[in-house]
Amino acid sequence: MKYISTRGQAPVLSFEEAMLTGLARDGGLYVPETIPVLSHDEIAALAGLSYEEVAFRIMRPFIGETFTDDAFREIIAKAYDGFGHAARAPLVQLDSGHFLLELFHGPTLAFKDFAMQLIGQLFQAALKRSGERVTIVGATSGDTGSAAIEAFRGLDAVDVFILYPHGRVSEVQRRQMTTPSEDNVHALAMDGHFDDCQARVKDMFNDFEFRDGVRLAGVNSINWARVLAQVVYYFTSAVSLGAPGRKVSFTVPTGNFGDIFAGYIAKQMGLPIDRLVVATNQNDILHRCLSTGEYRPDGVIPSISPSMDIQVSSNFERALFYAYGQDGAAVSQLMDELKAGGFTVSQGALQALQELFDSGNCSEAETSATIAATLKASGELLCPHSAVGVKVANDQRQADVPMITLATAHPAKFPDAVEAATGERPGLPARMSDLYERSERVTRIENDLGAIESLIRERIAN
Ligand SMILES: Cc1ncc(COP(=O)(O)O)c(C=O)c1O
Ligand SMILES: N[C@@H](CCOP(=O)(O)O)C(=O)O
Repeated sequence: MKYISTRGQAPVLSFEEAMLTGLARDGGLYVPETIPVLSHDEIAALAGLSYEEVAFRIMRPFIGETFTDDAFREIIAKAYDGFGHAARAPLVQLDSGHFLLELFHGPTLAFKDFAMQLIGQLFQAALKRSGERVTIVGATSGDTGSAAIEAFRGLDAVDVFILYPHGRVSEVQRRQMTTPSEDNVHALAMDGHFDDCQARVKDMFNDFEFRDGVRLAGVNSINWARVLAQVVYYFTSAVSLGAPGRKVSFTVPTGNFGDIFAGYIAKQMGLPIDRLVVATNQNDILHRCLSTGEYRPDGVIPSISPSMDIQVSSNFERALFYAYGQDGAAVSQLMDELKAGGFTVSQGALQALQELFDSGNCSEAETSATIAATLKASGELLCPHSAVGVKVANDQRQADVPMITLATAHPAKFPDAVEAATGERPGLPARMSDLYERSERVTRIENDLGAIESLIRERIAN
């Protein structure tokens, strides 16, 4: 399996190379040259298998010769061993025809653990073999950073630097990033929004002298391996509701478009997904773009679902690549226009996107009301991001097709918003109940590429 860039000008890479490379050298994102398709019988055969075995069967065609089957099975087993639920991604019923896919039973209580725990193991195995050392940089609105620090803390061959927007992540998210004491992990609180953090990460990748000098790698969903690992739970959940014999729809709380793009890949692989619904909070650029074709970031407004406070949605580039018939030059042109303020999707590409994705948005008041109403109706306590999904799913459900909404984080990561909505303050699981007592280690940094690069160079030299 080979990987190509969405902008068409970067070297074609193997799975291992694409995983360790992160952003393509032309600024694009890697995607598989072809998407393998599973037969009806192969999908049917997934019923009743463990999460780990489904993960092996779904991801195996994408990894090429990178690992032997036995080594890959061992990596998957280690990745999901620390999850707090035997099913890994359990499905609970909210009401007739509406199901919640709980993706928050991993070590840091968000869906990011599904991919990050896996790529932690994949990086370790690949780097052990090559004897190389890499510097991982990541941008986070709260969950990617904590999952990355958890997955890579203490590993020999990596240093990890996570940029998060100062004052704009929840206390639990911040503490998950700042309390690990291992020397190889570094939490950097930067001035600005998540989009600024993500822009500086991309700047570092586009500064080739720095990139090659520190052997830069990325663990945001710009990394194809992140998206791949998230394809698996679309299969486990759909099959448990009767796929491939029955169609299902998904609603996905969306920010950087990685999670819903994994759903797109599942559909291309043959999973009978009827509708893929993009659910946004008040930062609804994706909903507006999918409705009108106009993509013009106009500033982030902080919300009670802060992990989705994103206006420059990285993986939308991958969706555009397919909507434009894999035309790298067209995508490159759009990304240049984005730098200058925004772009308009062509009629043909918009039609292609609208055939694949539905969308909706959710206001702050609707988010709170959905948390309260869902608790009352079903006993399920939602985090504000999952509530955005449930609200949009309720707007868009169709009677004859089951709807699965992705519950992307544990409510205890956002206790203030949940308490304000319900009067109930969700507690952390016992294994992290001392999180509020642990001492923190964080570096404040300005939104300045030179300052960030100097700090990274200095830290890895010591
Ligand atoms: C809790 C939570 N829900 C939803 C999202 C959106 O996921 P994505 O960025 O893959 O669209 C994020 C992060 O972006 C998140 O942290
Ligand atoms: N919500 C994310 C934003 C980064 O998304 P990623 O999937 O591209 O890493 C976060 O929690 O950091």
